Amino acid sequence: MGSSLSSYVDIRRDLHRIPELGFAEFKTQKYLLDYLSRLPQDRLEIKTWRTGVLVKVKGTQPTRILGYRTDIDGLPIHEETEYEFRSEHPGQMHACGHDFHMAIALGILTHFVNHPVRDDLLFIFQPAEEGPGGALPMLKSEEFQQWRPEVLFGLHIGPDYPVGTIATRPGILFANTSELYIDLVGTDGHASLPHRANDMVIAASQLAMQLQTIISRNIDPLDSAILTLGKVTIGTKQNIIPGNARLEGTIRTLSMESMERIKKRIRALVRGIEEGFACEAHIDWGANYCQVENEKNLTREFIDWARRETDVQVVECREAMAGEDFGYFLREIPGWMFWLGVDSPHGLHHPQIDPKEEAIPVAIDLMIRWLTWKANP
Ligand SMILES: CC(=O)N[C@@H](CCC[C@H](N)C(=O)O)C(=O)O
Repeated sequence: MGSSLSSYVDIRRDLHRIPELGFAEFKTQKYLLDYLSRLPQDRLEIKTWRTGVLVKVKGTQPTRILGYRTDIDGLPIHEETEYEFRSEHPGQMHACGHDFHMAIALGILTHFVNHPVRDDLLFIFQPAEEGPGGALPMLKSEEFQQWRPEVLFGLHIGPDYPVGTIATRPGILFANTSELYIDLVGTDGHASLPHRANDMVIAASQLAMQLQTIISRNIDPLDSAILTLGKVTIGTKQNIIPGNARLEGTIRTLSMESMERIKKRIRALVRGIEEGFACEAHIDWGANYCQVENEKNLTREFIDWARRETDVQVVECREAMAGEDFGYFLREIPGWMFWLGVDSPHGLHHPQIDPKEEAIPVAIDLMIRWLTWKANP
């Protein structure tokens, strides 16, 4: 079981069928535990943390622990692929590649159960990356701290890169993020009596436009930042003035200074809307992730090693404005993450994302070779 590389494609498909949202990954956790229970147990130590799993593969003469992390949650997206193995959970989908990430992690782990290296290896199956963020509480947990690794590695599928290519860089790879939820409360009313209502369509529309001035007018153009509103909810019927509106979005920056500045400007603009429209407003910043910052020396070592020792094409890429709570791990433990080329015509979070499964054995082979090299100094 789990011995040939193609079997990890089957595992990816099994996991693709059962996407679950953050901290509700019950079937996923069971699938992982069932898989692990069928491996030879003499080198394995397994712990659960909430809906996640921590697995130590014991080394032959360990002096340290090397870590490898995968995320395990899906997204609230209605899948629009024609896959025979498409999601069995309506409105939920592995549209960010975490099914790939898990299958790859199991492939690497299984190899080392059968071919142990000198050091201990820790495999981290982390819940809730898409939200509300599992990395920070997992990192702080007693379960994790007992097995805290000395270095930590991870990957993320990269739809824009061809199979056989990886992309990374020393320093910042992914942005700081903050979710954004703004509730506006006015007064409902009849469409024919606007003077007796307090219409939140107008207030929310004004606010949406004003928010778009922050990046262009308040942020240094050389310090990239994004404010996206992905969802606005207002009203129930065309002839009812709605007294409630909710704007939902995300902020992305490459510096914490810009993040703080954007939040300050949002507070000010929202205060202005409250004053100008005589409504009440409430801001919730939701989950915040810190930037993914690759440790420079380890990343340079990996890039040089991969170019020297493997056939994989290594691209030194620019920063991405995507977020990843892996950043919390890398803030405390040196390591890196790379984009794994999967060549999909549709990008991350798209209902028709189609990552090429040929990338799975590429990643398993690359990480086996890297960890073998690193764990047998
Ligand atoms: C790689 C990726 O797509 N990550 C997500 C995770 C960020 C979620 C965060 N809570 C937010 O929406 O702000 C992304 O959207 O970049």
